[in-house]
Amino acid sequence: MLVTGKDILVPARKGKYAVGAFNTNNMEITQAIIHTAERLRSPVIVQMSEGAIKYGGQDLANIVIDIATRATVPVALHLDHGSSYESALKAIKMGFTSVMIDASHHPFDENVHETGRVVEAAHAMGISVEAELGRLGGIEEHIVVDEKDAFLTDPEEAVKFVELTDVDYLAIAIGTSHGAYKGKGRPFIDQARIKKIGELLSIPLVAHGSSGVPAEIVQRLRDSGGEIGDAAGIADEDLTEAAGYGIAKVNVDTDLRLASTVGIREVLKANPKEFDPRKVFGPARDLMSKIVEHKMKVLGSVGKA
Ligand SMILES: O=C(COP(=O)(O)O)N(O)CCCCO
Ligand code: NA
Ligand SMILES: [Zn+2]
Repeated sequence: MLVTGKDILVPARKGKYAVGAFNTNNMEITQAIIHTAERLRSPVIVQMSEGAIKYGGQDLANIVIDIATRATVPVALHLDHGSSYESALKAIKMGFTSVMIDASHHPFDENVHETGRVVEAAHAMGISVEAELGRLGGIEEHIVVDEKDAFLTDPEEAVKFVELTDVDYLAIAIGTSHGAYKGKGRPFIDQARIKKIGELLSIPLVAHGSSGVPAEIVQRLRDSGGEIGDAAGIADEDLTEAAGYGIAKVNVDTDLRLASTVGIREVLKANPKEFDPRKVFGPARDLMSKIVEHKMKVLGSVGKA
């Protein structure tokens, strides 16, 4: 069933587990996410970035909404990294049940103002809201935040931010970053900081940049003709620990991008004569399903629907 992000995340925070928020850009990715959630009896969040909306528009949103509505587990459709009040409202008009307004690159007061506007409008329409405080490293699709400017979230400031905005869930900067290159080896996750923020705030907390970038998938990408540098992601045990401190929503995009690409490359490399799209996209869907399953087990959301 199609529900709001809050309907999924408040129970997750209370139950000390986290729910995967997986980015989609087409039907097969959406099926891998929602069908796996049903098979594992797990709530799940399907999210679309502004780039995904540009790519698939209402057609793609409708595919998600239709599959989510018929699903036997709770599913929310979430706008990832909404960059403006207009973008958030447009997504709600498209049928999204959860929106992020990401004004984290603005000074505190402007972030509060922008977030407060979206919260007021979204709540009037029964839609829940995510905001971000602090800055991730890595590349936030439309923003490049290089290492030295990456600011981790200050716990006291987070309390003030939530009081001033009434936001439903808060993305915090704790050492993660977007993309396949999250740092050499095992990226530093500031568990003490998560614990502190989780003790001060009872609302669900969100971890962006949480793909694991599994070494096996990276190797299979190279073996099937792909090129990727010294890629590294977030360790499973770090996500499991963070879920215990209050992280309730965990964003994953890169792992699905890698899995879909590996699925496609491996088929085309092994079968040069193949040109049936179902034989190309089907294995990609299967490999993405395996990634979604693994993540749900790591986050503890299996059986929680
Ligand atoms: O936090 C994330 C996902 O992060 P990751 O790149 O670790 O999958 N997102 O918000 C997805 C969009 C960012 C570009 O990938
Ligand atoms: Na988001
Ligand atoms: Zn993100």
